[in-house]
Amino acid sequence: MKGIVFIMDGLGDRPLKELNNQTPLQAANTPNLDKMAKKGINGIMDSIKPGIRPGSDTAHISILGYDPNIVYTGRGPFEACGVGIDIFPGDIAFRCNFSTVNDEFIVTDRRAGRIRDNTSSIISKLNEMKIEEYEDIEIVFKESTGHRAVLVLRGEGLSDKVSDADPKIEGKPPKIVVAKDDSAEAKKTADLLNKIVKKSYELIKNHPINLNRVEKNEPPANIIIPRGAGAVPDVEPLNSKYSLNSACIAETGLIMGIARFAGMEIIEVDGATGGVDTNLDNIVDTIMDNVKNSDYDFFLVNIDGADEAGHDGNYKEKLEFIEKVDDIVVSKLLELKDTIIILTADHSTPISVMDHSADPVPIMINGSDIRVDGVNKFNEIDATKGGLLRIRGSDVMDIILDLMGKSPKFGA
Ligand SMILES: O=C(O)[C@H](O)COP(=O)(O)O
Ligand SMILES: [Mg+2]
Repeated sequence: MKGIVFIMDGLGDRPLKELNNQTPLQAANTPNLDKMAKKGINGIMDSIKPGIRPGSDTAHISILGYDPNIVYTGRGPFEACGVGIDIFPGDIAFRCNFSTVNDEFIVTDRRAGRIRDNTSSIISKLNEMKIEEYEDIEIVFKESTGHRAVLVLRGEGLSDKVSDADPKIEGKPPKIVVAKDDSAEAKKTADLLNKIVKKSYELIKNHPINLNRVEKNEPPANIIIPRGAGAVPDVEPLNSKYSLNSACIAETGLIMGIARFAGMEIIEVDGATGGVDTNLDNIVDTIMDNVKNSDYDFFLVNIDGADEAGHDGNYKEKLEFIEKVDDIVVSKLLELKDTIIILTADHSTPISVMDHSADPVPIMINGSDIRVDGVNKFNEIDATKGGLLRIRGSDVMDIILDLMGKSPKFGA
């Protein structure tokens, strides 16, 4: 028996007036998701606990059975690991955005128009960066999916106890980074980071890729804005924790990084953009091929498009993306035999909030020998009537392992 935890990132939502007071998932035409709900057991899930607004990072850590309060040191190292940078003790890693600032140094687009192409050539320029007072510190940038990038600082006397430069909204300048404790290390790291943000603008504002973007009326990726400082986390390998042979099929560096830290194999997919334009055919072919033909017995799958549409406040894109996933991906998942599938989200990204909320997400389980309940539609509202009731992310691994016949008996 194989197992799949399939996460539609940011899927959960709230009722919208534009959709007759339905959520995008309710309003979408999803015959395959509904078929799965009808054949399965349904419920709602708080990926951490009720009322806690999770990041995708802490939510996935929790769903994989780790306590984010212990394992999570910050988003940076997971993003870095996901783009293939090894993080060592002493290193401090950050998630960065390619953003756009105007001549007054005000952020006019936190995602530089969701830039997709040529960020590696901007990164090459950034990697020439030297900061005079800190020449002993190695500064490493690497691009990730879309507008996302990573910064790693390597050298003596650094700390992850520093605040974010990301103002989180447009119309403000990048935030001045401050030390979160009194240590000389935190003060040094904050000062260095402030200099890196300024220097990034000097280095890349006139990069040919950006001059070209300006010419085409696209927001230039003319600054790097870091957030989510973190030192190397200590993660027990998932395979030894649960006696599994596990793999991850994901689109974004963050999820791949969490999986890599958990010792999972990463299976990359051509054409996976992390957006609503992603190549769903390639994603589902990769899932089907590996579930049927590989030795992996457990898969974490993450597709990110619904979350991006949620952050952009675009209900049409979210609804259409859900319908595409239903048609291209879920239709095929229904064909799988001898496989337990848990399909859910890591958190809600309501259109009206344009960020994550603590609203619980729908969750359903499919496979043979499931106690089918009376729910026959997959959405946030119908799911509340299902047999799973309300669970937490930290319950997911225990439930799937049990249904896969892999759960050790507690007691004699
Ligand atoms: O898409 C992501 O990486 C995050 O979930 C949202 O981050 P952003 O607001 O920086 O795009
Ligand atoms: Mg997410």
